[in-house]
Amino acid sequence: MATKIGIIGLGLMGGSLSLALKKSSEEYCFIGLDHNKEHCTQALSLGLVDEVVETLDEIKTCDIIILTIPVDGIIAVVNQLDTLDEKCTVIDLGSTKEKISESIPKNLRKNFVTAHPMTGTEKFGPTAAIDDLYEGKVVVLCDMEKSGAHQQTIAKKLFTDMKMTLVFMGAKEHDRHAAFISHMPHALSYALANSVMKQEDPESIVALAGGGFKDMSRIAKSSPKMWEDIFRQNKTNLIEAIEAFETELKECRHMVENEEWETLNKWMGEANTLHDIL
Ligand SMILES: NC(=O)C1=CN([C@@H]2O[C@H](COP(=O)(O)OP(=O)(O)OC[C@H]3O[C@@H](n4cnc5c(N)ncnc54)[C@H](O)[C@@H]3O)[C@@H](O)[C@H]2O)C=CC1
Ligand SMILES: O=C(O)C(=O)Cc1ccc(O)cc1
Repeated sequence: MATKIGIIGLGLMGGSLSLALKKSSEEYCFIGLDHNKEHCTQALSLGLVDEVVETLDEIKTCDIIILTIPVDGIIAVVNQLDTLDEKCTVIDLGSTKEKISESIPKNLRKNFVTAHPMTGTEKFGPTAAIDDLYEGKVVVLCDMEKSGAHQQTIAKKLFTDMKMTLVFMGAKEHDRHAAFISHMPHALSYALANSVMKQEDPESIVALAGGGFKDMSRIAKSSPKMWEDIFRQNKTNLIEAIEAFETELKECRHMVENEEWETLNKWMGEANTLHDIL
């Protein structure tokens, strides 16, 4: 019998997960739930799901439930689940992990696996879904000792079938790392975009944009709703990461103002070494 996978949130991450699993040898049936009716229609016509339902109760009959909605929504849904079959596995793919992990009611903790796939794009909604989003990428599985043995096995198999590399970490440590590698860079990209858009004639400036500017500003196109929630949940770590960046930027400014070109050159050389480990 086909494994029933319920996907709550039929956007980039939920839709791409379904497309990835459809390529595996397992037989799956995908049931979707999304509060945006247009997204439900699109998900059906794009073949991301086999059927859509309107209530959590209908999703609760699935073997596996995937939560791919903004991170505050994940916490709200987790608290509406009440009871689950002991064999049911719920996996959230939110970009933050500590607040989500802490919010799971004790009686459901074994049902849950909190995961963060370190892959995505600046696009959103069902039409953004692509079948190779997860392939060859890292997924961080957090606080796994809190998940049931059955749920751990199911989650590991699912992500392995999606051809992902599994990394295990505590949720707290994950959030600090994610602030530096993902959340602060998104804040910078939004800031970069706004700093250009607030100039007198942004269009003439942007007309000259080359690869560097396009690379650095791409993620400024990301969903404000999704990122507002992430910044809220990871506020403390994000502020720390922004402060670290501000210190470096101030140092750069100081060296330029004071024409300390040799020191500046060394500072840039230090930055080059990032690429030895990336
Ligand atoms: N976009 C990215 O690159 C990545 C996103 N994530 C995480 O994955 C999750 C989903 O992100 P995306 O798929 O990019 O977003 P998305 O905006 O493409 O899709 C989210 C979908 O959820 C629906 N939705 C929102 N709240 C809902 C609710 N309460 N009930 C039912 N449906 C609801 C929306 O209508 C939309 O269709 C977020 O938690 C995000 O932090 C994780 C890794 C990468
Ligand atoms: O588009 C990009 O380059 C990203 O960095 C996408 C992304 C967004 C959110 C995440 O939690 C993980 C990855």
